[in-house]
Amino acid sequence: MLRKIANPARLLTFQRTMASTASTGPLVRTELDSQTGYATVILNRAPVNSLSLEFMAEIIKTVDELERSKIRGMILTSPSSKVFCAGLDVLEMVNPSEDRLRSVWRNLQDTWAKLYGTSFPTVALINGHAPAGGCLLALTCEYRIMCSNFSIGLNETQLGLAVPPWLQKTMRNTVGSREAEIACIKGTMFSSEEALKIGLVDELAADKGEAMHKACNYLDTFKNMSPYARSATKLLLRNKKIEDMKRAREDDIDRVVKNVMNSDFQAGLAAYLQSLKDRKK
Ligand SMILES: CC/C=C\CC/C=C/CC(=O)SCCNC(=O)CCNC(=O)[C@H](O)C(C)(C)COP(=O)(O)OP(=O)(O)OC[C@H]1O[C@@H](n2cnc3c(N)ncnc32)[C@H](O)[C@@H]1OP(=O)(O)O
Repeated sequence: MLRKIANPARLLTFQRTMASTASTGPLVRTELDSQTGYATVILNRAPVNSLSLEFMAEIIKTVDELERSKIRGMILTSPSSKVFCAGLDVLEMVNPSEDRLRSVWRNLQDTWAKLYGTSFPTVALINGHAPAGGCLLALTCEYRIMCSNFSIGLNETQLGLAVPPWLQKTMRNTVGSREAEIACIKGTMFSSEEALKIGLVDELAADKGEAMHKACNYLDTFKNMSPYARSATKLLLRNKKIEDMKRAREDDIDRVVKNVMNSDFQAGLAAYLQSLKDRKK
């Protein structure tokens, strides 16, 4: 259920009222600028916006609502000063029940498909680190603006996970075959500057304010264009990839279940979690 709060200023705030797990407040917040028609979608699962089953379901619902609201553009960002999105919630992969794991993966596929196939223009405002699923969210957007001094990449192989074909393709479309192949296999994390150099992001910004300005500039380029022609062209470019993913989705889920339920993977994951904790010491 979406709640619309009318502000005296031009900013209308839409808030989803729903139970949140780790965050205070809604898991996804949307602010709509009534003058431009641009919606800022704020991922709000503290501390690092890791993608749990329920969080992904909220992202999917939010995009559905934005499609119905006929917005003119979306900016995807985070309230954190350090993390855009830390990827899949690794706890979803620690000795999971098979049913839950299947649902998690299905929601990850749907999150990708929903964001990738929006009729409206989309910008990722990457104001923090974006490993793995965080990079996936950024890759679904048409345009990426990243603040300096963070890292982004598909580091799944470093965790013992294979990068699924649909995500490999998205990476290939963004940075080209050669860069994508090496980056996916190695699980490379790129600095903001390196990401700009290979085309993984389109622009850098010194801070979130500058990034927001640049995001609006990108969306403004479509101000005088027919929304129909724009979105029809986008969907002609992207729909086949979405259909390909959907056709092969059960095989993809079977592969992930086999990967994650494997005892070697579980041992590696335990070591990875320990290394995250040790970094803090
Ligand atoms: C087959 C799959 C292929 C592709 C499909 C896409 C799916 C991909 C799978 C994934 O996404 S796996 C997840 C990969 N993510 C990571 O490897 C990120 C790990 N995290 C970090 O590197 C860092 O936490 C950070 C750079 C994101 C942020 O650093 P910092 O600001 O210093 O925060 P902390 O490290 O102290 O983290 C705070 C808190 O959050 C926990 N946490 C971090 N990441 C995750 C996560 N992905 N899932 C769940 N929880 C996470 C971390 O352990 C800390 O918890 P404490 O209880 O110790 O406070």
